[in-house]
Amino acid sequence: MRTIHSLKELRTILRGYRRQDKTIGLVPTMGNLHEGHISLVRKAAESADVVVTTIFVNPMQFGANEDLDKYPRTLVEDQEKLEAAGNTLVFAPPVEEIYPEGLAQQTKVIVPEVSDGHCGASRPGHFEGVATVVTMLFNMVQPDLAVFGEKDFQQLAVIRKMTRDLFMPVEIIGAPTIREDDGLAKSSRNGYLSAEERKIAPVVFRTLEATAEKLADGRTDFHTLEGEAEQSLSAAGLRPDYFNIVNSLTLKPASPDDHELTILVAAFLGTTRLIDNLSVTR
Ligand SMILES: Nc1ncnc2c1ncn2[C@@H]1O[C@H](COP(=O)(O)OP(=O)(O)OP(=O)(O)O)[C@@H](O)[C@H]1O
Ligand SMILES: CC(C)(CO)[C@@H](O)C(=O)[O-]
Ligand code: BAL
Repeated sequence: MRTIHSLKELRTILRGYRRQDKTIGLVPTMGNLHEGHISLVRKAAESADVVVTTIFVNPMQFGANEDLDKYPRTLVEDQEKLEAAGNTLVFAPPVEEIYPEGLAQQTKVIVPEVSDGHCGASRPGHFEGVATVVTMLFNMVQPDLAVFGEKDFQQLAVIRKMTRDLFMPVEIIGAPTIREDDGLAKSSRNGYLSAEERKIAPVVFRTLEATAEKLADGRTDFHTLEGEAEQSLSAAGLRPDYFNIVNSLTLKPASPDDHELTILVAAFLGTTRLIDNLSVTR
């Protein structure tokens, strides 16, 4: 497995693979890899000859008061995990390689509607930053397929729409959320939690499960369910950002005759913002 940092090198190596008719799978990440990321690499390797994992903490998707500076950067450990998972190539560019003219000068990609609520409402400009950098990575790597986690449910919906609307020739594959034994979704940001907070954190998934059960029983009083769930989160010591029951495809508020529902949650535990989701078919 090779790790490279320049676009020039990336293009040269990928040209070689294409000449050999090898299919290319892309796994975009921000690094500090855990089993969730590794499951994406394995999934990409099932369908592509070559897997390119990118590690780039994208400044454009962070708000001014967010954790860009303290986001964990652990390239050496990440490389070891990727090598063991059968990854082919790691592309870990410095910021200047991706945004040579700076963020203010950068052409951007906006994905309307699906970017608007939930995390898009709480993190203005976030999905613009995600859509822009993912477009750039698609253009740099020109993959046949790209794998994204369902843990970031809205992000996956944004990328699916963007790919469809802009006729990008990339197959988008979603991969299920990998969890700790107590249900907490694996996330790089879990590393910010204190030991005390880590004990509380699984309540996020337990609240999702409790609400999913009520939805599966046929409940349609969505606002009541959302309110009850927010109360459970608050009672456990979290500060809910949102808890929304939505149509799984549009991400708009659920209506009683929807069959595919998804519960989206974001909540602060201390200063750490946790997100998770759970889908229900009924
Ligand atoms: N627990 C998980 N299971 C499956 N996929 C995951 C999981 N966590 C992250 N991913 C996916 O890995 C890719 C890279 O995500 P990212 O590097 O932001 O990881 P993260 O752990 O979610 O970090 P953060 O804490 O910043 O949200 C995304 O497609 C994301 O959905
Ligand atoms: C897709 C992504 C790598 C774009 O920076 C990021 O949003 C992430 O890690 O989910
Ligand atoms: N996993 C999504 C990347 C972010 O929170 O910025």
